Amino acid sequence: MKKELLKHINLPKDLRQLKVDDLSYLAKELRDFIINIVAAKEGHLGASLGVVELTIALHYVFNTPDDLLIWDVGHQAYGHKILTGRKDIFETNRQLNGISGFPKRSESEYDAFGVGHSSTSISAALGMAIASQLKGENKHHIAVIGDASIASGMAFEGLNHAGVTDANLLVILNDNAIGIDPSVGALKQYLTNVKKGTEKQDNIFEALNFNYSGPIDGHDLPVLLSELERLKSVKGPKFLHVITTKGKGLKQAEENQVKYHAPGKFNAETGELNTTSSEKLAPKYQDVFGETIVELALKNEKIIGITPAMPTGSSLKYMMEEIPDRAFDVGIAEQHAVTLAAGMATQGLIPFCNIYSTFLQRAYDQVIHDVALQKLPVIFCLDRAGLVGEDGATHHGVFDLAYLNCIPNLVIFAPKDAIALRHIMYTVQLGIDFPIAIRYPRGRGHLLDWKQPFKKIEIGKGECLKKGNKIAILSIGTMFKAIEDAISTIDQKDAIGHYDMMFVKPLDLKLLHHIFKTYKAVITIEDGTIVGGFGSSILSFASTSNYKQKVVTLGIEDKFIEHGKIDQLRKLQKLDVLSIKKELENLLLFVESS
Ligand SMILES: Cc1ncc(C[n+]2csc(CCOP(=O)(O)OP(=O)(O)O)c2C)c(N)n1
Ligand SMILES: CC(=O)[C@@H](O)[C@H](O)COP(=O)(O)O
Ligand SMILES: [Mg+2]
Repeated sequence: MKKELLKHINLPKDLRQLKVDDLSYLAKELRDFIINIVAAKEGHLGASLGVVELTIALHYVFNTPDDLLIWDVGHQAYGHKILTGRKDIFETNRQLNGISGFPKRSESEYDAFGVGHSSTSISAALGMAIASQLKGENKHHIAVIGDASIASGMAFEGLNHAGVTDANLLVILNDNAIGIDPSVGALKQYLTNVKKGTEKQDNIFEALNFNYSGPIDGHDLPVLLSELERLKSVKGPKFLHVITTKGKGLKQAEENQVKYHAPGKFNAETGELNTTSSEKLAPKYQDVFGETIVELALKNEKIIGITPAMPTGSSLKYMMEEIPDRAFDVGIAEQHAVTLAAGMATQGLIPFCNIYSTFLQRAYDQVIHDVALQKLPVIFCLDRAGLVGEDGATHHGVFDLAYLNCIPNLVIFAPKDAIALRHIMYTVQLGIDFPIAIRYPRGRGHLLDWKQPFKKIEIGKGECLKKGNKIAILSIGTMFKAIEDAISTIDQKDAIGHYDMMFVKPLDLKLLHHIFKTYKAVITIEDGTIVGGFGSSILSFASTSNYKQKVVTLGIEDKFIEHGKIDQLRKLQKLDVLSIKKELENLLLFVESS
């Protein structure tokens, strides 16, 4: 029966006017609303579909925004956004100048905490609960966290602290037994046993002093409502275990939960994915990594693959399928992944630790203390380096060059294309006595014919791609393509030289001296922050070597970059072909007039 309830709901106060019996109709409408918009505009799907009833129940029972509701990661918060004033602009989700795909404090008073990286919700909610206590406020503080996110170290740290407080904190475990890929680890097994009723040990969460209840069916609105209502009057830290189905309500999303985590465009009526064109495309860098590691590992038994919870995203799944005993998904545990790799390296193994650039931020101390300080030959494959697009500020991999640049012993390499990625992977597994970070972007390169025979790359050596006589462009990584295209559109092509420095660290000093002795101006281009990145190393080189040329540094400006298509964001950052062309033309005028 069609009731058109959602139409009349702008804020939770409107929702609270509904009769309990109407909430299941609202759930259906909310699900359809999410499906219709994500089908056309893309975004995260399965997680939000799974918490439709929970979202309605939470806003119905609790007095948001005075009661503080925190969604862990936040990719499941589409229903929350729609019910909290953003229904009419939800179609701008994740688009340039549109709303963010994640809860964000500056976007709404209902977004109690900004999220995107996982496992922060318990600590943040506890912080708020303690603050409320100190201020004498009587509020509820609710953290909704998934089964994959709760297995992360940070979540345990929050639980461990909360359990010795009397803070008014409710942790809701949204247990659907899957992250992006199926959840892993002993905690996953424990939760499965709890659900089956076969867990005989003490309840872990009770042992941590939480008032535990559940597991309950997270799609049963009356059960959810009465349990949340009951918990409102229970004092101290509480833990509610809720069982849901990721993708609930869309057949394909329930059946293929990995694909429908963020499925791209699909048919809202049938649920079928839009068919991709039959045109042969250059491979994704992820697949170059995934296929190459399998190829190398089949010959070199020391090679290990490690991913913290991103086997599909990183394509390490290929190695997990082919060589399962040497490829590990350790769950959302970036810190552990790095130190696990360090431990393996001490024993002569060759760990390829594949982590998204943005998520390695979590394991910074492990990179310094456990790897670099001990000069252990861990190979970091930093996926999603540079601008990632619609995930936005929480996910851009733009800080890595800056945060890695200052770490002694660490070599930093950025392949300009798929062939270079393949060659560096081959080179490092031959044996190195230092750690290395290999950073490459999200998505496809431009080479169809990338499976070239392996070649060894000389560590610390850059390459001249094109000679010139006035301006030298120094680039790093895949930015080279836009530069090549920009040069091809310029009248004075002969004036421009182009160098792929390949290594941000160590810099090829011989090549740099040659460049600074040959050219009148130098321009550096990178898809990372200008502050502290590759360009700043070149500026420092020029200054310490007493070169007086003008050095222009292009890269990501000193601010958080929001969401949008990668092309749009590159344009805004003046890293697109046209902007580079203009920059070169301006610099040519400057050089000629000076
Ligand atoms: C620190 C960090 N590592 C990895 C990710 C990538 N990531 C986003 S969602 C997700 C899975 C979350 O699973 P779960 O907590 O079970 O939530 P569900 O999607 O099942 O609702 C992962 C690994 C992240 N956001 N943050
Ligand atoms: C919510 C989250 O952190 C992930 O789902 C992320 O959006 C994955 O990004 P990719 O699509 O680049 O793998
Ligand atoms: Mg889950």
